[in-house]
Amino acid sequence: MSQSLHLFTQTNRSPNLTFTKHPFPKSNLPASNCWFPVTSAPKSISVRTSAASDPNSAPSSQVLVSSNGTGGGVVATEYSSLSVADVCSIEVDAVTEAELKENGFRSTRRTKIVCTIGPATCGFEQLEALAVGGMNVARINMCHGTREWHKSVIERVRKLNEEKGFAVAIMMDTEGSEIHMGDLGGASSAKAEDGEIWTFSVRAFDSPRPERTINVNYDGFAEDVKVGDELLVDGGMVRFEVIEKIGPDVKCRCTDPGLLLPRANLTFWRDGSLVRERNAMLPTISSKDWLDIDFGIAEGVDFIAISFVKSAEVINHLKSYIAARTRDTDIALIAKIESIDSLKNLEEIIQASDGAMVARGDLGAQIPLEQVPSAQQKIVQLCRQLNKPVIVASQLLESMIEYPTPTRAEVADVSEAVRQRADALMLSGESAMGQFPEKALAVLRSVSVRIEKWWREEKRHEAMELPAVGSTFSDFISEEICNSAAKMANNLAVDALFVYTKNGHMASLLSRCRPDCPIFAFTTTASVRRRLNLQWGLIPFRLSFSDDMESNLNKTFSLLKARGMIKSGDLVIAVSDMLQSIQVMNVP
Ligand SMILES: Nc1ncnc2c1ncn2[C@@H]1O[C@H](COP(=O)(O)OP(=O)(O)O)[C@@H](O)[C@H]1O
Ligand SMILES: C=C(OP(=O)(O)O)C(=O)O
Ligand SMILES: [K+]
Ligand SMILES: [Mg+2]
Repeated sequence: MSQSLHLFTQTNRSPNLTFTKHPFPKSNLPASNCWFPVTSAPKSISVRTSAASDPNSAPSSQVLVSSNGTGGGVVATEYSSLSVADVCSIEVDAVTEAELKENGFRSTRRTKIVCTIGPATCGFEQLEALAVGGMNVARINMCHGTREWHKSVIERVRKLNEEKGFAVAIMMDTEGSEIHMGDLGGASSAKAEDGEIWTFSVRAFDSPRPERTINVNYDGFAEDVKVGDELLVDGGMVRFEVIEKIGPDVKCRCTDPGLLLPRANLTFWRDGSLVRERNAMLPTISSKDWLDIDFGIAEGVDFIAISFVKSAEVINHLKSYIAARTRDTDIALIAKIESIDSLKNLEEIIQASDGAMVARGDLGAQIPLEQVPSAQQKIVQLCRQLNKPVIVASQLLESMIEYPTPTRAEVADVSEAVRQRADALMLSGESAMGQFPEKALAVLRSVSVRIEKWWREEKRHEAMELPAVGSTFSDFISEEICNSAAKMANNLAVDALFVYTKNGHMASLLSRCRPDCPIFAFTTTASVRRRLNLQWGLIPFRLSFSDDMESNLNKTFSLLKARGMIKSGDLVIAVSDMLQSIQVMNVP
């Protein structure tokens, strides 16, 4: 890593600092991209670094400047006691920076991308390629792999963030108490042919697995099913009819042939309806899930996605469990909407959660497929009204698991999710075990950018009512400020909205308005920056700032200008959660 420290001398005394470059004396400054204003060529610089108390922030370093005195040394004095992070850095990744420089504000992608990490993408270089390609959130699915495997993925993503300045968030997805097949004794798949008789059993088998025999993880399976029931693998990819029950074994005839994949989901249907007997009583969070959640807390993941949520109660319960076990870190809970019960209790579940996922894989196995698109639309709209980020997931580019180009239908499906202005799109098998993870990501990226642009050009401002979501008067003020600022931004065609936010709330309120311009969200901690990376239109930066907006703005302008990310004359609207005001200004 190269050490790049740039020293500048103030050449005029306007509040908007203008600096000229100075050769800098030998120093032991840490390797980081530093812009360092001083009034005159300094004689010496040294740095004292101490570890940060918050593991998410950079170690704090004291910059000690000794000026030669000419020019009064005002700025040097002012900054000399600030930390390196304060003076020097604004944290943003190189990809965003290059995108802003090359293509300007308008072309930045607003829709975020979640990539499921699996054997095809778990290496450091592969993860880096995904981050470079625009991955905002890495998802690990606890249905698969060992905790050691997941831990190594988390460590690699962390390393990537630290070394390359990315803010890729980690989402841990629980297994949940779904009924699924066993792991096929190590085989990658098994083919079921039309008319074949297969045995589904709750017995555990010694390996090798007996021919045409599948283990089922749910003990009540043989009791719950009845002769004549239809058994659907992965929501109908393969179908069987139950023909006989013998103790723990259920004999089935294959009626729709296909490939059985390890740990594939199982549902059974009677007279055209999903059977929800005792399996509906299974806990949302299984004993294994609790251990995985403890693992997620210990690893400091940013999001936990809860599979098969049935009610708000389980979310509230988990929230208090997490709150009791973490001090300053906040883990956001994403409710996966993938069961009939979650649709029934949709509003209360979303209200209790920090976000939701339209988990179309299992949802499509629980409700008729033709009902999935309207359910998606409803969930996306409700999330926006309640100001919760929403992810559209599963089979977006399914054919790209095997082929390098998507089908036209898949592109249309992705476009629809972007047009609905979901916060994020998710890749599952495409990135976890497909042959073309980077290509799939590139398709999501290019389709998103194109559809967003089309939407702006067509000025498709839908008149969506955004109801008040807060509970205090101060919340209402924040909401009004954000709604007005977003509207002003559209009417005045400003280049960017700036938001200074400590916990991210004001940033999410602006994102909810889906304005035409990108939203630069400045936040003081790396963890909030990562969390904001899931939300529509937000470009999160980590920056230390104060309660003095004037100084925050000047500092931001100099830092962003110095890196070529904004230029004089750009029109900006700024809001903050410290000072309830809207400021409109041209970058000096
Ligand atoms: N950690 C992992 N280890 C091995 N395979 C994985 C892992 N994560 C995902 N996969 C593979 O990618 C596929 C798609 O991932 P995902 O959609 O998350 O799971 P599922 O298909 O079980 O819902 C899985 O079926 C599995 O084959
Ligand atoms: C995202 C989903 O959940 P999982 O991949 O964990 O089954 C889904 O069912 O669509
Ligand atoms: K899962
Ligand atoms: Mg699922």
